Amino acid sequence: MKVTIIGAGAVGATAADNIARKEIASEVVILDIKEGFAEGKAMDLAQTASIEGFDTKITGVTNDYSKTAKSDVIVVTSGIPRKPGMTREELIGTNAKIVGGVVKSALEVSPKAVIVIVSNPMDTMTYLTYKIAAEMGISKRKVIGMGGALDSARFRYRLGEALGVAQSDLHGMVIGGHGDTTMIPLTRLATWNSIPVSRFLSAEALKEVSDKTMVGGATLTGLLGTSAWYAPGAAIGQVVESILRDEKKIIPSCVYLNGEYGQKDICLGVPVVIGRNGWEKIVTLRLSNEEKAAFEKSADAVRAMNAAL
Ligand SMILES: NC(=O)C1=CN([C@@H]2O[C@H](COP(=O)(O)OP(=O)(O)OC[C@H]3O[C@@H](n4cnc5c(N)ncnc54)[C@H](O)[C@@H]3O)[C@@H](O)[C@H]2O)C=CC1
Ligand SMILES: O=C([O-])CC(=O)C(=O)O
Repeated sequence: MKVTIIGAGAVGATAADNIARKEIASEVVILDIKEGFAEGKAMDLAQTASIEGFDTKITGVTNDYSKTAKSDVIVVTSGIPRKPGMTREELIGTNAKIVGGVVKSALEVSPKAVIVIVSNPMDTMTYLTYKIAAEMGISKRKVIGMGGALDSARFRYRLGEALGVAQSDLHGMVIGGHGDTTMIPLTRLATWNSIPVSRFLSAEALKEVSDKTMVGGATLTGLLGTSAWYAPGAAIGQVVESILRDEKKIIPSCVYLNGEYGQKDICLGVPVVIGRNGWEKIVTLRLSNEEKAAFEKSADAVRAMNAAL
């Protein structure tokens, strides 16, 4: 199985590291526009193979899409990250041009690939990719925006912190947009080994968990001076693994909605079953009135951003 990662920066290289270490793919190609950069990252990563004990082949290329041909999965991380004080939405001008170009070039040589969009503002970049893919006759099920996997991991981190228990014993999902104000952490449905967390945390404590989850990316950007990469890289690995191993995991992801959750002609985060062919099924949750209202508000904000395309 072949995975192409476009963008050899912090997120792209960390994703490549995760995919190679776990041998999720037999081959990883990293592509970047910066001369020699992807080659360097690939060589550095490949030199960990004998220590880490993996056989995944890793190569890097400068803007040569022929080397990415016949990929099973394409991951798009090319584009600029935000700086402290910025929103993800402010990246649209630069990143829409970059993402539009790379998606076309990558899909032309890998028309059967599942494409995972990471570049921000992710919901709008996924919508842009959906449009390009549709023009090329590629199914909407092959276009997946990665945001919910990461936001849900941050939600479980914050729940673990509040409860003082292991994150691995906690489950919870974040749906809606991948923005500081558009995320919807589903505190009502989160569980500690199947028991609703509301049995153990007060409404105030849950609100604090939710608030901290929503600004998870902004908090890290403030601390790091640029946006995060370890958890984003791991979350990409989780999505790619569910595709290539046909795991059919339910992972909240940004997909094209055509009436589901009361929304049309928009890409937004909802729980989906992810397998070998991309997203196979949208899982419909019974949302409370409050959650429904938050989802509508999130959709309105993302739609306004899509209009800027
Ligand atoms: N969806 C999500 O959950 C997350 C999204 N992000 C987003 O991912 C993107 C990448 O972030 P980082 O890796 O930290 O940035 P970075 O600056 O470290 O890496 C970006 C790379 O893209 C390359 N690039 C730019 N234009 C290109 C083109 N036309 N073709 C090929 N490569 C090109 C650059 O040379 C650079 O190496 C940002 O937009 C960031 O906001 C970051 C974390 C999580
Ligand atoms: O915060 C950012 O700009 C990058 C990102 O999407 C995240 O880490 O969630």
